[in-house]
Amino acid sequence: MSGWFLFFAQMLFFLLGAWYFLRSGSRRKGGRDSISMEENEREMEKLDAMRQVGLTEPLTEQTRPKSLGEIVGQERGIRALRAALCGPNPQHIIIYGPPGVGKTAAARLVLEEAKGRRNSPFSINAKFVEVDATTLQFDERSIADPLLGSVHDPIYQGAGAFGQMGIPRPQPGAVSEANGGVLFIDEIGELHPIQMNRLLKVLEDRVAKFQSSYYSRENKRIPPYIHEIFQKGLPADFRLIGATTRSPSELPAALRSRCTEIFFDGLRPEAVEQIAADSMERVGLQYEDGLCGKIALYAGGGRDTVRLVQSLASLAEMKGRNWVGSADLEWVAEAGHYQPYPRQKVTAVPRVGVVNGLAVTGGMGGAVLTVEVKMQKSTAPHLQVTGIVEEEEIRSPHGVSKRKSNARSSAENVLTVLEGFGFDRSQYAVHINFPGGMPVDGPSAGTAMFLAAYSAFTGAAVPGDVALTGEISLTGNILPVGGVTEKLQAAEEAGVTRAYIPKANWQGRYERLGLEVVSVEKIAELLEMVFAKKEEKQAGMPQRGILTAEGLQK
Ligand SMILES: Nc1ncnc2c1ncn2[C@@H]1O[C@H](COP(=O)(O)OP(=O)(O)OP(=O)(O)O)[C@@H](O)[C@H]1O
Repeated sequence: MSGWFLFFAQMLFFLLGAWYFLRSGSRRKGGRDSISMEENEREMEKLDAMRQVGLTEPLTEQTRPKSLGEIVGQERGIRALRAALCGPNPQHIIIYGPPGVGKTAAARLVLEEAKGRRNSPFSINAKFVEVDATTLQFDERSIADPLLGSVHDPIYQGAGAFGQMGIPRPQPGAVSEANGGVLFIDEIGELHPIQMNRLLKVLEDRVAKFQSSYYSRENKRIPPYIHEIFQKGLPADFRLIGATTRSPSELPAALRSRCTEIFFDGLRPEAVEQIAADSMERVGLQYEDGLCGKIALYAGGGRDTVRLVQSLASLAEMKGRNWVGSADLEWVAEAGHYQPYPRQKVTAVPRVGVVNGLAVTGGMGGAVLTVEVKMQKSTAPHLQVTGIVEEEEIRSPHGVSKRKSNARSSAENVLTVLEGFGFDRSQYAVHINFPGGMPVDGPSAGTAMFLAAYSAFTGAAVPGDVALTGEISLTGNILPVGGVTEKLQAAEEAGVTRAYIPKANWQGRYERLGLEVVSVEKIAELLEMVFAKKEEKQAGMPQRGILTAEGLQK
């Protein structure tokens, strides 16, 4: 009895389903199609009307560099980009650098240059496809993937023809759109790890592959072109240019090993001044003498500069004139809460217990980091470390991670090494301070902390225009650290005349910098160099003793 009941119930459901399917089909064939044509026309009219309306081109567009010569202060990076992209075998590239310094503009223009070359594989129609990893949609099931492409399965296609016929439709992503050209991924370091791995596979295969449980080779209703896409993939033969404000160590090794790495510098005040002058000229704005130099006080990158000039141009427009002066800049800076951009400067004055260290800050820039050490004989010996950011929060679209500073344990190491130079920590209260609240990565500040501690202990003053970076081992060796190029650039900008770096970090190109770069391997060697230099400078002054591992030497 219950078997019959089940049979009738199933039949009833089947008939109801068939009725609904036929009814929706006939609706589409009949009136529904004609309504959608009218709807289509109405929507097209609306779209056309929207296209007729447009505001003036923003200044950021008007001032976008039109040739490589218009990109200021990045000659080194542009030369490297040309070498990597303009030959017969263009490379995949990662461009590192702070935000708004011309990475995207340069990449776009270098492709244009490559296209014009006889031996370049880029045709004149090669595309520059730009995506931003921070806004790329991603879901693990690949239902929608604008980067790599996705498959619209019938279940998601509703009542469309492909949906009804049960045909899965591959949707090309940016990797296929860029076929034959350049795929530029801004903030490539923010890509989801799964997306990154899939991208690496596409780079290797040079095709984007698609999968769907709805696909069958035997399905005759699937058109041949879709069969071909599922079986052979969609061409995705492009050169990747990834740009990032992160440091190399934060990017996956698998990506880095496939790419040529190029570094764009932070912009110097002279470059910012030049960008401000060029932007003023392009928008036809006259300006008071010296105004561009003042703009450089408030802007650190090209984009900031252009934004400031845009505000000045709007203000002049409002006031019915075509020139701007200092008062206008002050008004814009106040209204926009612009703060003077911190530009560090060192002086040559020797100091006891104070040393310039070198650090890498967020956004790939370097910075001069002051280390101060005070020592006092005490019956309650202790070590106090202040001014460090104990824990740094690193946010990315995939979550928040925390990086703990190990400056305190590095300070312990420093005192242990200093003991080899006659220091008895059971008799001293030691205070190490890092003014400025910069995140301090302890190990690379090791040599700077050591020199400041040594100076505080012996009373030997350290020249104010030297700076140093390096980790120290308990045996007094100076070990390599990261970000040396950025650190040296910051040192040069701050007026440092001599920088000590670990021997293992030495590169020949440091000889061409505007400061003397000295490589050192051992702490004792460093002490000799720092204090001998001082004595050279103070010729005729009574010589100071230098403490060595063996004792005090005259
Ligand atoms: N070095 C420069 N020389 C001239 N103009 C520049 C320079 N850097 C930036 N600009 C101006 O700023 C705009 C934005 O620069 P661009 O997008 O190339 O920077 P970016 O380094 O790619 O920044 P982000 O990392 O934030 O994407 C440019 O269109 C240009 O107007």
